[in-house]
Amino acid sequence: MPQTLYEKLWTSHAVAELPGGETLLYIDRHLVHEVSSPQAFASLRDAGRRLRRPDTHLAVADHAVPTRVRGGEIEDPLARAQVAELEDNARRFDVPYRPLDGDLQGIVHVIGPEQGYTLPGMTLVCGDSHTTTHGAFGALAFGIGASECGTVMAAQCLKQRRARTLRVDLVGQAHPLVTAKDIALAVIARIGALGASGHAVEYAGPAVEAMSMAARMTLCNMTIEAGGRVGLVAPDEVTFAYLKGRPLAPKGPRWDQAVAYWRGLRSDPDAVFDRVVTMDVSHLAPHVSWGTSPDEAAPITASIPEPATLGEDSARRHAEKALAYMDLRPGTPLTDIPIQRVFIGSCTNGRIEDLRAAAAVARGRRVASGVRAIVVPGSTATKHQAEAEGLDAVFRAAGFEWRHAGCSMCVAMNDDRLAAGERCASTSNRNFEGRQGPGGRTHLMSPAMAAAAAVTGKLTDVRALTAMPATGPVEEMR
Ligand SMILES: CC(C)[C@H](C(=O)O)[C@@H](O)C(=O)O
Ligand code: SF4
Repeated sequence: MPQTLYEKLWTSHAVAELPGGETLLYIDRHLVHEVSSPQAFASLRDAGRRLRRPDTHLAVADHAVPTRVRGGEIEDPLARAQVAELEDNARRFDVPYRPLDGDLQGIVHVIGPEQGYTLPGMTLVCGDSHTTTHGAFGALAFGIGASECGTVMAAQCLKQRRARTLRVDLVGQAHPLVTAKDIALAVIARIGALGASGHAVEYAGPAVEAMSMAARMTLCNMTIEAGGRVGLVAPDEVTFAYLKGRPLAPKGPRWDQAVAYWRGLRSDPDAVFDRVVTMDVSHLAPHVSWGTSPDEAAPITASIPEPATLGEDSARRHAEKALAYMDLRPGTPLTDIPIQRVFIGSCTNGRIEDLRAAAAVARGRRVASGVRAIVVPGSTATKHQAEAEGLDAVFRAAGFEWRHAGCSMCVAMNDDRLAAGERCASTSNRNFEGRQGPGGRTHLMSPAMAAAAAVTGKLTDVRALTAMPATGPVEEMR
């Protein structure tokens, strides 16, 4: 019987079929952060339990951490307590921990892949919805609730219901400035914010095969914004080249054995999916969101839609409310929308490739007056890499603030947040009301598009901007 990649990963981890139709799955890896783990550790403490396999977990503080200064005492008392609690729990339960002021700190979904902790064929969970990111490696990765984190810690297993399967075929060749983020926004706009709910999504086709690991991670990261439980890309040479030599990846003969196994991790040619969606990316324009749900997005060449044209009543009502919150009027060209803030970072778009793409636009240009733009690397290693490449200098010369790694203004759990009424061009993944600060307004887009918005002060088609020469200050004038 031909199998999809999802089915292969599922059956290779099934420990038992349970009476209620659920499966007991073995969990290989568990990422732990300061916001969703305290309850799980407390439940273990209360029950006097240890972790079944402490070495399979990896803990790091990312959500609440300050990005202006690193080292020394954290100013904010809540963040200080959260980080201290995580450190204490890691020590007490023997969980590998990446200290906040160390070189290996960063957003869970950035450091897992970067350190070779995320590997093809594994099950990987985290008390965090964007765990779908790791599916880019052909791992069965999904977010779980706080109490499930405790179950995984104690039992290394989890009860799960099998999802339906959806293959998203991406065909054609995208414009070089049309990225995985634009494709993700276009897919979500097409299928809806609940369009993939109950499904494990596998991305396939020539446009996916052509993507870097960073791009595949962006795509899988956004799967949850379409309601998908899992995002997957079959591992291939791009995957193996990315992983080879990473600190936690297998070495020597074990590497060869692993690659031989990983090569089998792909959907059989005649495997049947419950649904298939095909999108040709050849003529896709860069996308931006205009509303307060990730599916309220459109090509930058378009205008704010008239809610009445949106079909279903629920979509119309949501759009009306969204436009009121966003203070936008139907018919306004997207490129006429001014912004005051820019956030480049997050587990969606805070990797080195993302920073390079933004820096390429920022180079020789200047952040528009009245705009505040911050660049927050997804990990400390990414920050160091960017500095080695001189990207920090490019950003600083252009008037961007260069920060330490963390979730930052993606979720505003630290002090990086929008003031009420401020409008932000953001490379993050959620544009919900108040997501980046109470009353703040978020427009989701790619790093290159966010950099373009920073230098023009409004939503901008980066393809048009970069067709003109940069005339602003060059790096040497720093
Ligand atoms: C705080 C955390 C549990 C949350 C998540 O589950 O995703 C956050 O990372 C987010 O992006 O909203
Ligand atoms: S960067 Fe944003 S989306 Fe990613 S884990 Fe942090 S808060 Fe969640």
